[in-house]
Amino acid sequence: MSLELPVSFQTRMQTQLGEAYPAFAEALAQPSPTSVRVNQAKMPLPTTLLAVPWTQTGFYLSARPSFTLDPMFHGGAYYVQEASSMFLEQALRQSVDLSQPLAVLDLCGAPGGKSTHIASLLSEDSLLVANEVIKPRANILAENIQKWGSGNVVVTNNDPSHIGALTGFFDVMVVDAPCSGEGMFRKDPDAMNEWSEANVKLCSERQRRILMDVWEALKPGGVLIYSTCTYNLEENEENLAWLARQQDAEAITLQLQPDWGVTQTKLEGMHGYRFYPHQTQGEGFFLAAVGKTDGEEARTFKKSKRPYLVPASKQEKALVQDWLKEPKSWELVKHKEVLRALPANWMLELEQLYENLRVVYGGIEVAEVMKNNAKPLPALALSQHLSPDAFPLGEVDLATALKFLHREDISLENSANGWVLVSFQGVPLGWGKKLQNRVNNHYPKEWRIRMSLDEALKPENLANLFTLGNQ
Ligand SMILES: C[S@@+](CC[C@H](N)C(=O)[O-])C[C@H]1O[C@@H](n2cnc3c(N)ncnc32)[C@H](O)[C@@H]1O
Repeated sequence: MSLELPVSFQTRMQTQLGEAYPAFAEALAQPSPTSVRVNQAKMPLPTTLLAVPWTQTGFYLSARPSFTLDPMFHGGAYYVQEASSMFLEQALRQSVDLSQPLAVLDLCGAPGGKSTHIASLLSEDSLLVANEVIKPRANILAENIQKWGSGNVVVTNNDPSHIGALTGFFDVMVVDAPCSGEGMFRKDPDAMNEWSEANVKLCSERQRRILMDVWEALKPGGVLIYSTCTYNLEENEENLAWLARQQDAEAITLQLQPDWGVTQTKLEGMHGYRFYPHQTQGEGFFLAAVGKTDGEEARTFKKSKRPYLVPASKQEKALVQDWLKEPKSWELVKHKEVLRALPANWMLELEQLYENLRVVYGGIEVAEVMKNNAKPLPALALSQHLSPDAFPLGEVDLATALKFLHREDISLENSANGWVLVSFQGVPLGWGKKLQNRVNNHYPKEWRIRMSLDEALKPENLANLFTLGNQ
């Protein structure tokens, strides 16, 4: 497959890459590699797959399977993510002390590749705010966060300017900016149709505005990680040089292994790291880490007189007290009928976030409480913090797991009446409620597999379906 690259894009890349241009153009004619990042809280690392070298949990697949037909995917046991983007791990490991409790913002979060990665790298006593400005995309981000199952994440739906008002709030900010997408041409040829010189300029200006909007929210001494999936200088190095001229920002250097094939760049003292498809197995990507050397400190947060977050009553807490692994790490709050567990060590900050931002999802939605009765919610089934002793596990085979995810009725032979955690290869998928000889399917309608399963469930096809658990 050879791509019809826009002529002025070709000219730009020839100037940028010189002699290496033919190799670059040749790489763009090759298929895009497929890679996944494993959620170690839910499954062990595969033993037979080639590892993505700049992360501890990324793996290449030799072909692109149907992920929709792998229950492990729906259970949040892994995320399908382009390999170059996983370099974020190096930037975080090398520029911040991840063993400390950190407040981290992922500003442009949807659909959640970087947010779920960050969530896995942070300590349990850290807090991640995963934001997305476009509402439907923020909902997808919230779904992926729930499936990943970390409890210390809040999903917000705000414009960067709203977030900038949280002066000095964050230790780390990740800005994976909306860009002209040149690095995605091979994976998503539609990105090419939208490409123009004018769009590059527009993207670059928007990125500068975004950086300015949120800069105040970074603590002095904090780290900003900026990334794009595009090649041009205007959206990458030139934006960082511009930032350093406007603000107290200094370059952070990352150590690279020579065999990674990453290209280091420098402009006006700022460092950048580039991924080209002829040098790395992945799509085009750019990343830079920047330290904030001066600025306003955070306000100290005081308890509001009329808190936004309302603690659950003693009786309500008692209903769910054994459901989480470490109940003392969580503060149970109630909004309408929903009991939510929020990380107890961040309650003052969370109060600020809930008051000032549009929070789409936060912590762990544990249960819906009605008339002294608690119904466990989908996010609890998928949470890494669900106590393994709280509910019986209803382990099912591949065909039954797919039917369950399709929201069909299933049967569970050996379980007692009541709530059952339907699981596949030990990975919980959702709730069933067993009543005599039938099981009510409580898998959320919005998350269900929508495609017909008729073909997939034929025995000859079923045997060949991909599941990461078998790799
Ligand atoms: C490159 S994508 C983010 C991908 C995501 N970080 C991941 O790893 O899955 C950029 C995101 O920025 C959002 N966006 C678009 N315009 C924006 C703006 N003006 N300010 C902030 N974010 C914006 C897009 O909706 C999109 O979700």
